[in-house]
Amino acid sequence: MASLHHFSDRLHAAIRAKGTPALVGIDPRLKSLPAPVRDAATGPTELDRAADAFERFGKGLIDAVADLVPAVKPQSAFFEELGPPGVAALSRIIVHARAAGLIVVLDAKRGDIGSTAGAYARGLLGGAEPERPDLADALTVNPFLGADTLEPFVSVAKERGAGLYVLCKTSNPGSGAFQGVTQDGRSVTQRVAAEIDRLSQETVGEGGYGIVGAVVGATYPAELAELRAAMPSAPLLVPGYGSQGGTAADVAGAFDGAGLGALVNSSRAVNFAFAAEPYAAEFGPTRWQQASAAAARAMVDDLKAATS
Ligand SMILES: O=c1ccn([C@@H]2O[C@H](COP(=O)(O)O)[C@@H](O)[C@H]2O)c(=O)[nH]1
Repeated sequence: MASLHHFSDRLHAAIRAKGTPALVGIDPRLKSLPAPVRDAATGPTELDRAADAFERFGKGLIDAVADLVPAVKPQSAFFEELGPPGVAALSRIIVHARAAGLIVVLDAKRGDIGSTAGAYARGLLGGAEPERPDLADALTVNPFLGADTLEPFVSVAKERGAGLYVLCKTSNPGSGAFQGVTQDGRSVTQRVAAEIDRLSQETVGEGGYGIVGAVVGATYPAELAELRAAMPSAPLLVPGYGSQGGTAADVAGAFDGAGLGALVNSSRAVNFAFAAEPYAAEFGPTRWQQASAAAARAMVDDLKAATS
């Protein structure tokens, strides 16, 4: 049996249980939240009220999709933007998601010199204290400072049974400007991939995948397939499906023969489904959770073609 202390083994058990690699992002923006959520929010200051709205929305979204998908990905930036009340709301959303049995990937894209990286790793994944329910199962990490700066994240993640997703080929239109720079025939992305491959092989679990994975955008399908082959034991986190234009066909190259090895993220298209067709007419802001569930269900169905 796969070890439940090993991130990829846990992740794959969750993917198998739900029958899908669909990952729902939690990316709240105050202006885009359904009016009933904004109206219900309370608090002494504007920031407190915004954080309360984010918390209601995040927990409501989790309740809407928990039976459908194996994992959620809160985007830390939106919570950090609100200061301490936002960060506290994020912690409670993580507790809620984990209590619902979901794997939580915190998208915070941290990275710094080694000694500081250790503090980020312990702060976001946990230190010497017993396991905390307010911390994520996995974290996104920025490798720009060099391979040595990944080590503290890896050692904390190993100890905590957590996972890491290292930025490798990001989904944004300008990702090639730095990541595509080539020296001696190898791009920065390929060099980062080689390091991820090494770290994933070093941390491989019973299911054949390591705890160190890669972020590779759905918006670059050819590179996605090449990078899958270059890092056979690295779990992939694939953003860019949905709102950024990535399709099920684009992400097909992310998976192994068993349909495992990757999570495909969609944030805005699921979060704000109530405000866009085809769901707006049927559901609207008062039934926003049903709209999000319908959008998540459509994503799950759509991805079946990519994984079979
Ligand atoms: O290369 C990357 C890395 C991270 N992201 C993040 O994923 C979501 C995508 O949101 P959508 O609404 O589905 O476009 C968001 O949190 C990004 O910060 C990414 O898009 N690309």
